[in-house]
Amino acid sequence: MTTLKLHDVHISIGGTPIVAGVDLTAASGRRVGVVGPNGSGKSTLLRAVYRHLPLARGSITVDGQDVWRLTPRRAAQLVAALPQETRSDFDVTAWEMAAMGRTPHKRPFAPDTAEDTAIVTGALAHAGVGHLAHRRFASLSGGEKQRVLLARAFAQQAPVLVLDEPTNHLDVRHQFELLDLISAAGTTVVAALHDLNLAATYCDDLYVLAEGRVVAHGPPRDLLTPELIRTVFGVDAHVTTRPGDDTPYLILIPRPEGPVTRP
Ligand SMILES: Nc1ncnc2c1ncn2[C@@H]1O[C@H](COP(=O)(O)OP(=O)(O)OP(=O)(O)O)[C@@H](O)[C@H]1O
Repeated sequence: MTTLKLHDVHISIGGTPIVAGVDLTAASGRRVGVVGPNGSGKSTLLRAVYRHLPLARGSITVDGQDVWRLTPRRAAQLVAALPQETRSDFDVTAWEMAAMGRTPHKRPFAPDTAEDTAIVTGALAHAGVGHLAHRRFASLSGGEKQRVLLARAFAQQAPVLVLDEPTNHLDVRHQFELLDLISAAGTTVVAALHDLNLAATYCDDLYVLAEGRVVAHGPPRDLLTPELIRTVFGVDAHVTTRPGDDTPYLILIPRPEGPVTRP
């Protein structure tokens, strides 16, 4: 089992600090959600975890191994990602896209082994898109693409999974299905999520980002208070529980003063 730790992470883009001093721990097998308003730095933080953006300061470790000091291949054996946007202009099939998940386990240009083929086929089936294996990736719907990319992440067989808005493009049933699949995989997960109710249902711990800093963290039950929602998101909230269990459920209410830019 595998623990992901971010320590004092600072990230700048074009000289502008975007993330400042973030500490975050995703203990073995825990599902950690990163929530916060638009532009608070969620994607930027996650990109550093899967090595798409370098750190200005701090460290990101997987079981004590600094992912930025490993070879890209070794780092990709430890951390798989479902990014928010993926180039879809490559002329590849869904199967070939998912098979890219095997790259860190192979020598450059080595052909797929029977084991690779079985893993990729299994990952596509597991993500519910086995029937799309021969379709051009670029021709798939947003939700179908998302699930093929999840299959790619599964095929990578990394113990840490980073998900940036994984439920984007998905209908309500597939939102639950995708998060159920990820939960069942038992990997250590860090996920940026906009939907606070999905975050409350699927995450063991939440980190709230605002202006590139962690302003609160803890289990959803302790963290998601009306005060926090009002302060961080500028929205009123009534906090209740899901029928049948004690998972917090938020009813979000527009502020009485309405939008600030009303004509
Ligand atoms: N390549 C870039 N160049 C300049 N600024 C950037 C770049 N990428 C991100 N930013 C800025 O960094 C800040 C954080 O962006 P980021 O995408 O990490 O936020 P987020 O919390 O994921 O937002 P959202 O909820 O809208 O997806 C924003 O102000 C954004 O404009």
